[in-house]
Amino acid sequence: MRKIILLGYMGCGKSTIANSLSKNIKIPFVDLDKKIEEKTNLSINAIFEKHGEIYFRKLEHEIFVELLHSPESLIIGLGGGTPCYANNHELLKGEGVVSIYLKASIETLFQRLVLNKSKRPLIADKSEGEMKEFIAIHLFERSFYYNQAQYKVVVDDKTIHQTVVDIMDLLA
Ligand SMILES: Nc1ncnc2c1ncn2[C@@H]1O[C@H](COP(=O)(O)OP(=O)(O)OP(=O)(O)O)[C@@H](O)[C@H]1O
Ligand SMILES: O=C(O)C1=C[C@@H](O)[C@@H](O)[C@H](O)C1
Ligand SMILES: [Mg+2]
Repeated sequence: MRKIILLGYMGCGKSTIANSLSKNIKIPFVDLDKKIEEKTNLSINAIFEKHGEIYFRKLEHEIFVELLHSPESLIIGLGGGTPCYANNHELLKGEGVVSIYLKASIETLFQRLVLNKSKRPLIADKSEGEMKEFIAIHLFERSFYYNQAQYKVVVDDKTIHQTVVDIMDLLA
């Protein structure tokens, strides 16, 4: 069964786009961050605080693999860091997998994240001034992993609908 994976930096729109794509193509959407929260009964913030990032990354890998092995077709929205840990980037090219990098510019990411950073432990304590530089460096470090996706869709200056249509064209 097909697994459609959306990946990219925090705030690129994985959850938003995946929700809309799911309604259009009638394939259920599972958000990896949400799945982790449900399984642990803890928020992502609480997992980082209580157990630390390494524990989170192990759990993230295990639950990602579990979703890939599930018998049904799924749209899977990854966490922003998922492709960059364990061997997760190698799983983006498996059989029955379509992986799509939602590529957003530093400016787009900054504009979106500055409005809503409290639920994202990696940036929650950054000031506006620090955030742009952090995003620029972090995105550069992560680009190698994001570019392992089979397809890339640029999301800057596009409506949710336009991005969803671009993805449906790729899947056709
Ligand atoms: N054209 C657009 N496409 C997608 N999201 C948009 C767009 N315009 C604004 N947004 C907003 O960008 C914000 C970030 O989107 P979203 O939470 O889906 O990102 P994410 O990639 O799932 O982030 P995270 O990795 O932190 O879960 C949301 O508030 C969403 O409403
Ligand atoms: O970019 C990241 O490393 C993260 C992004 C979020 O989706 C969460 O998975 C968590 O906050 C870590
Ligand atoms: Mg999300």
